[in-house]
Amino acid sequence: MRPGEQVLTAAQMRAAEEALIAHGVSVDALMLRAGRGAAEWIWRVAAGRPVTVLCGPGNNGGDGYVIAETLRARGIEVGVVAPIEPKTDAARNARARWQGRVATSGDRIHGGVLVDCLFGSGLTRPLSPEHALLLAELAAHHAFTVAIDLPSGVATDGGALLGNVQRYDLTLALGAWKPAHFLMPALDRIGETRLVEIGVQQVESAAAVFPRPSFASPARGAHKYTRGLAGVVAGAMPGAAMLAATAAMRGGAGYVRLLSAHSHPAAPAALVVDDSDLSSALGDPRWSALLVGPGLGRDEAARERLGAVLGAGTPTVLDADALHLLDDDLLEGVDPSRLLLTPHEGELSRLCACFGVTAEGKLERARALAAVTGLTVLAKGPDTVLAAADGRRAFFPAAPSWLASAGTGDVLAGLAVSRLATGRAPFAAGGEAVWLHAQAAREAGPDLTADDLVRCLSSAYARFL
Ligand SMILES: NC(=O)C1=CN([C@@H]2O[C@H](COP(=O)(O)OP(=O)(O)OC[C@H]3O[C@@H](n4cnc5c(N)ncnc54)[C@H](O)[C@@H]3O)[C@@H](O)[C@H]2O)[C@@H](O)CC1
Ligand SMILES: [K+]
Repeated sequence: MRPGEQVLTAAQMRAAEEALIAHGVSVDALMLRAGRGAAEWIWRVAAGRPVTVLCGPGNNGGDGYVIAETLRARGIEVGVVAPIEPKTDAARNARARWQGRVATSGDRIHGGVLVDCLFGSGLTRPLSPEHALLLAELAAHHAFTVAIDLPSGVATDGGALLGNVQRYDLTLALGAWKPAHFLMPALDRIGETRLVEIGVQQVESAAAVFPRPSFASPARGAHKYTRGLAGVVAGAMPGAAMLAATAAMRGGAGYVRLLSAHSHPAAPAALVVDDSDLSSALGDPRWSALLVGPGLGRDEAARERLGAVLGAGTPTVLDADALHLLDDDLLEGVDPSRLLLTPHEGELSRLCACFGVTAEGKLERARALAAVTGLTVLAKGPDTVLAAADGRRAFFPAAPSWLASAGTGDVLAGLAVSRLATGRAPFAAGGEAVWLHAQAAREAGPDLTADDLVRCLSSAYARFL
């Protein structure tokens, strides 16, 4: 993992800062790096407009004084508002280097760009009503708002909002990404994001942004089985499995079969529909991966089909109805390291209740569920997170919100089984599926349907070659 890909909690960020200090870098030097790096971006977006910097008492405020002085020295008209005096040595030193005046209230202050340096990763409680009002009024009187590290009022580790937090145009993460840059509801407030590097080293067992995948064309001597045979197991409602299967055909696997007792007159010619008895179909030793859940149903017959799939010993994606049926009994004797679960919020809650996970917050729940069960968990949604039993956790760049549409989850599950069939491990398969899915959504454009997504998978795939 490159240092720029790691996602650090507030405590990990403090430890990383201390490690740098132990190597001889002073806090003041770090603050200069952070503030000057942030000022570069602000200088660009300000494009000559006046800038107001709101400074708090901690080192986030300290960054603000550095930003203010850097921009002033470059000829920008800068005003500083500081409702509280600096409380750390580094912030006091930064304030002493600021050559302009400091206002204590925001009265009659208007400008082009507001830079929020009130609180960063040191926020421990909701903003006082006075601070919240000051921030809201300043934001209303500026055309463009920038949050330094995090919008003031956002909880660094879980992405919760400690009070009213307005929407920013840009958030500049300092030193490393934080979980709040990827998790709802904070994700809905931070606007565009950029990372300002300050030389933070790799932190052991840190979460990461799942790296952009890089696919290869099939080997010259490849044939359909060496590329992977993926099976999509249908159930009561055939449409969802069919959608997943058509997506799986475009996700890298060489051969996709739909195991379904229904007739599928609209199936593409290249999709083999196998209506034989499920246990005999599953007896084929060539299966590379299976998907079960979309349209499966939740009755006893569905449970039997799920049991048969789990008993096949093949790498498997479990989605939708399979996630409502899954329990300890079904997992008895099954190697969980082969399984990838793709729950949405409701399914994640159901699984946590079933397996005794009491953690709070999406990341922590996914992590705990994976740790307790040994399964790989892809908790999908506007803030998708991926967690493996060995503790790996990954976040993803924000995907288009147009994905909030029926059937897009089936497409994701189809992509995941396809990646799994190519030989990828569950964690890698899940992460690559999320990237493909988001790229296809970008190509499909606004107001997309799940069928549009499938149509765009080929061009999306090409972006990763
Ligand atoms: N950790 C690092 O490596 C670096 C951190 N930097 C900056 O330092 C920030 C973290 O600095 P701090 O830990 O000083 O934290 P903050 O600047 O977020 O502020 C913490 C201070 O505010 C108080 N406080 C917390 N919540 C409050 C509330 N609701 N109302 C009033 N006071 C409140 C705390 O008691 C503490 O005094 C980062 O967000 C980043 O901007 C950068 O300067 C560069 C390097
Ligand atoms: K801030």
